[in-house]
Amino acid sequence: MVHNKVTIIGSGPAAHTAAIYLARAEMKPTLYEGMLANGIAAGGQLTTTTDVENFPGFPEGISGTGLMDKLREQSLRFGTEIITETISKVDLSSRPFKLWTEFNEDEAPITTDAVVIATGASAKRLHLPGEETYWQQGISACAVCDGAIPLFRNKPLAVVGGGDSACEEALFLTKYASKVYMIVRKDYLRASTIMQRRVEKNEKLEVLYNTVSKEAKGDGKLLSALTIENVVTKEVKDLPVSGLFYAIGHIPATKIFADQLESDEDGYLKTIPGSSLTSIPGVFAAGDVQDKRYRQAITSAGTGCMAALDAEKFLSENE
Ligand SMILES: Cc1cc2nc3c(=O)[nH]c(=O)nc-3n(C[C@H](O)[C@H](O)[C@H](O)COP(=O)(O)OP(=O)(O)OC[C@H]3O[C@@H](n4cnc5c(N)ncnc54)[C@H](O)[C@@H]3O)c2cc1C
Repeated sequence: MVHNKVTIIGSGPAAHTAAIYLARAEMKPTLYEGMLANGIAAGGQLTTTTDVENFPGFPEGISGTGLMDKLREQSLRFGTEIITETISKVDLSSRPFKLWTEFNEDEAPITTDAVVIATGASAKRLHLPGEETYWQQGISACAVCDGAIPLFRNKPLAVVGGGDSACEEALFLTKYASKVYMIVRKDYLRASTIMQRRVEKNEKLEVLYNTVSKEAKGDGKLLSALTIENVVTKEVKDLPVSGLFYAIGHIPATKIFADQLESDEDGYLKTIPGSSLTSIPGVFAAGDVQDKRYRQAITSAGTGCMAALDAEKFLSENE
């Protein structure tokens, strides 16, 4: 039977930061990085992007995969054991906790004294025709991450969604874009009143109500238009835009913890504010799996550090 002192589940900035701290503290962490867990390669969401320009320490920017390779290397340097398997089942009802890897659910479990959950989240997509071609070539799911890049400067852009985050993203993009269209399916915004007022007041913003996206179009390399349909008039037209930002929510990777750990109405793991402590002592959460507000690599790394320090304290107090 395999027993790990502390197990990290995940492979994004939160998981590797936790691994670096725990390994340096001689806690001998074992990290399960996933085998295309939730359809994303080991390394997490940053493996699906091109350049990362806002992670401190890289004045010239760094590619998403380049950054994740460096974090992985740093985890290994201090002795983290990295296993390229997905954790598919957990039993957190008593200590030691029990974990199973994918395709081995009927075998003896891996046991562990503490767990850091850093399984991340994934942005919801519309899966439009043309989306695969123009993903990261005009289509993005993160305005804060990508809005400032030259591709979008002084160009017309579209944001899909009608909630608070969609309004926030659209307002943010008006700093760079020549014009921002909000594509809203309903005939109203779901956002708070204050957000709606800000949207209405911004001269660069135009809300297209009763509108759905149909197709992403371009020259095969870069996005240049979004086909939209007015669901009331049935009018279909091409909106010339160089950028399309999805702001329709994220799905936290928490399915395997459902009914075992407290989560909010959207499935994000709940942590005690200001800590990484979940509803079960010895189980810690870090990164996007517990954060629906900031969702950045640096905040994930920060909470990964918190989880490592919290886990280390827990282990030393329960030895
Ligand atoms: C296209 C795009 C561009 C972005 N650009 C930027 C940017 O420029 N700057 C920035 O700061 N942020 C950016 N972000 C946001 C950033 O990527 C996330 O905030 C960050 O990656 C979250 O880190 P995380 O550690 O929580 O986990 P994630 O990056 O979400 O990674 C978690 C990973 O763990 C693995 N995993 C999941 N479940 C299991 C399991 N059961 N067993 C084993 N492994 C598992 C999977 O590989 C999963 O992807 C971008 C996001 C996207 C989608």
